Amino acid sequence: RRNRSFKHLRGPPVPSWAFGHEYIFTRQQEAGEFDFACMKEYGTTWRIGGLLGSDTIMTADPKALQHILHKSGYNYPKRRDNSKMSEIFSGGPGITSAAGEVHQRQRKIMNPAFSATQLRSFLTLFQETGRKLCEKWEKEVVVSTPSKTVYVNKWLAKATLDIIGQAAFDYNYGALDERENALSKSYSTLFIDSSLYPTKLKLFYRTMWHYLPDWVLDILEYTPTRELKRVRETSRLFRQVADDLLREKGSEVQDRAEEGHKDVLSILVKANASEEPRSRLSDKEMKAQMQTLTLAGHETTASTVSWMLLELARHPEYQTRLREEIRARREVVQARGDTRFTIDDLESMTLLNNAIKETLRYHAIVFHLNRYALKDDVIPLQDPIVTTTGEVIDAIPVKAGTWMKLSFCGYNRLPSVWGAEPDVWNPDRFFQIDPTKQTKLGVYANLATFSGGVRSCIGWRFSLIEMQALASELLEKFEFSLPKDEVYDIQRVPAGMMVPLVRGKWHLGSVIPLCVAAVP
Ligand code: HEM
Repeated sequence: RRNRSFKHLRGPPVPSWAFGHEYIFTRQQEAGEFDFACMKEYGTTWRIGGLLGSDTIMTADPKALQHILHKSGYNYPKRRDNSKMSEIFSGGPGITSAAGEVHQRQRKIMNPAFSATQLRSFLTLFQETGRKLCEKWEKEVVVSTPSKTVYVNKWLAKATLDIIGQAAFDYNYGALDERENALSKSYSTLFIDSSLYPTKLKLFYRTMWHYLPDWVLDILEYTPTRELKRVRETSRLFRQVADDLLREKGSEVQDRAEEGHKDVLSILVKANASEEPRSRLSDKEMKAQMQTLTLAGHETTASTVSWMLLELARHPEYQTRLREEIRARREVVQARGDTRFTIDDLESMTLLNNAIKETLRYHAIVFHLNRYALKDDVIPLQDPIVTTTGEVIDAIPVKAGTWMKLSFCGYNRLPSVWGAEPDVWNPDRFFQIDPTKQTKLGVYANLATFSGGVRSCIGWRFSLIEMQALASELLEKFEFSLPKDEVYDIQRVPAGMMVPLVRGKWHLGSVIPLCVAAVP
């Protein structure tokens, strides 16, 4: 009954009454190919099949996304099956699984750790880690075997894990130092092992969680499937790290918290000790935030920088221009007697920032989000669509309970927003875009990639400065090109997030192989 309000939306034929299109999404050869095909056929909003004959609205429309993410507060929550999975990935009830007022409380506690002033203090750490990675490559890669093929994302994941450990918890994972670390090993294949190509039965079972009460979900969390066991094992490893850390640094952090320090650990410990319910975090919540930040805060950034290096290898002329920009800025820095770029230097490098924006646009790591309507509502559209009866509509009435799939990858490819040839990686498009003429969406450059509104990415600014710092260090010293020994066809597979795999060489794991050579 709840679907009747949008039965007249056009959409692709539903392949299965039981699974709708849910199964197809997980089997895409390239994450987002389904969305791009639907957008060509039906416009920016269309209807797809959900489980058991139900329907889902799928949209990439700027105004619809703005309405759902920004204007509706908590009225379009995450689906319960998704938030339960987030809870399992976080090892407890953290910010990614919390809803409504609980989320609001947790977010308010954590926000000060991500203020612009707090983040500025991490720049040196980002740059030091970038330099350490350069030294590693100089010694172990370039000198021993010039122009060797390197799995750049593996190295960057080590660098970003070290960064989040130190920035958030003053903890050294020693990943770049090759310290044997079960946790970092466990993270490196977590999404592929747990989320790539689920069987129909497992997909059905997990999606049905949306309809089950919390107490049942709390039991089902311990189902002994291979995937859930894999995620629980990573949580167990993280809990050991968190317990050691709190034991070793507990009293020191307590003092720092009392002195009003705003680093993540001090903020969490202070909230844990708070007597006031509105500013308190339970033990479970505190540890879940630590695990969430570690997971959400390293692979995402490492992966985006790696996609950018791949695109620069595919576009050598842009890479050369970008390197010239970095070198020119280095001369300015040296002339004023400094040794490092400041935040303003990094912000002033237009070609660098355009390349980051374009990579976030083109290779959105979180390419879809599932939400559902808590109340009856009317969703406005920027791009009117034609219904099955030939009517042109610019708003869709929805009933409470309706499922929505937000196509971030689709929105990021709209020609009406991003100009001509949106399927081409071209950072220079940002010279032509006037952001004031676009519908305001998301937290950065009107991109959907960090989501938007009350549940937008809390770490977007952290990630941006980290990407600027790492990319400027690496590109100044190294040239990136496509491997010459063999062709690696990189697939963007849907494994919860969008993950790189080499077509026909999945045994290599999630890798982006590039040829890395010292800049002459
Ligand atoms: C390129 C890098 C990144 C991308 C593309 C990205 C993307 C996203 C997206 C799309 C969401 C919304 C997810 C949802 O609603 O289910 C999100 C949430 C989140 N991100 Fe990021 N993220 C990145 C980096 C980071 C970093 C570096 C951190 C931490 C330092 C971080 C921490 C978080 C947290 C804690 C949330 C949950 C926020 C909430 O629910 O209130 N992310 N991110």
